[in-house]
Amino acid sequence: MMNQSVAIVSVPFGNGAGTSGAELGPAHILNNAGLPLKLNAMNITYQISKEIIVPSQLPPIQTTNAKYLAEVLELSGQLADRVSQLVAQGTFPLVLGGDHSISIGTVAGLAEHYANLGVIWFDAHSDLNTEETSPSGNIHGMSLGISLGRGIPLLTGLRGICPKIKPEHVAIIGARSLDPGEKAYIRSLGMACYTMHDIDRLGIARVMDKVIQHLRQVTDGVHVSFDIDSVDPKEAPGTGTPVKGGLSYREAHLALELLFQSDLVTSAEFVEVNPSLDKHNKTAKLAVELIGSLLGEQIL
Ligand SMILES: NC(=[NH2+])NCCC[C@H](N)C(=O)O
Ligand SMILES: [Mn+2]
Ligand SMILES: [Mn+2]
Repeated sequence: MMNQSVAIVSVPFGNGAGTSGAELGPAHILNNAGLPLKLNAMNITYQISKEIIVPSQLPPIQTTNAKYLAEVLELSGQLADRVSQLVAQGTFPLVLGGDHSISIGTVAGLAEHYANLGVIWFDAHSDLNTEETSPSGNIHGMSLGISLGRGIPLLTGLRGICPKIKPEHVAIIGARSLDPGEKAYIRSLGMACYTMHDIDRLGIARVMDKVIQHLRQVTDGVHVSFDIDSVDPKEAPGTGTPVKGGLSYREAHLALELLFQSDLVTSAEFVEVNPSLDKHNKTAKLAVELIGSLLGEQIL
């Protein structure tokens, strides 16, 4: 992983979330919280890829319960193109959101290169809703489901690959707020979902060991999709849908340190940092530190 150059892609998109502000995330992570300084200090080679142009005021697409579908669809296509190009160039895509709906585009681009892509989904939520089960109509609560081929056909069919990922190649970590339709879906597929209950019981190290051991056997690439709301709101207050009882500061770091050591990870995205809700940039700074751990920063 670290013999690769990192390509940072800013995706200033917040329409997939119910609260605005996530669109300010990339600028804060890069400019205010100092991601380039961190990477320089770590001697990591990187390039800042051109920012994704966010669509606005497109003619609406008729839906039953999916807000900003036209915008999400357009953005996902653009982001998929970019991520696919970056993988083709041999770089490590590091996507900065933006709300979690951007994962639809990231994974679509990755799916062109990995037939058996693993996805590690750090999140307080599972983002497995459909229009039928979503309590909000916000597409950021549907993005993992869409990559699994569940939900809005315009999105699940992006790039002509559906599903993009298989349920047995997914691990959700940190869940503590699941809607009834999401719970039923997870149970019906037997999908790996390490809730906060599991993390409390087993410890994050054992959880990560299990996930790593499994994905090593069955995947040809692993994407880390890190929703900052997986971390406890005490550490990550600047996010639109905070849920108490989350990962501690050290649990989050340890999880990512172990992923670095595993040498399995081939791409990552950090999403749902909302600077409008943040306190002194705490959440954006946390994102920068966590990126450091995923890319190999060590205490000693
Ligand atoms: N990526 C997120 N933060 N998602 C929050 C989803 C919240 C809720 N489950 C919903 O569907 O609206
Ligand atoms: Mn999420
Ligand atoms: Mn979430």
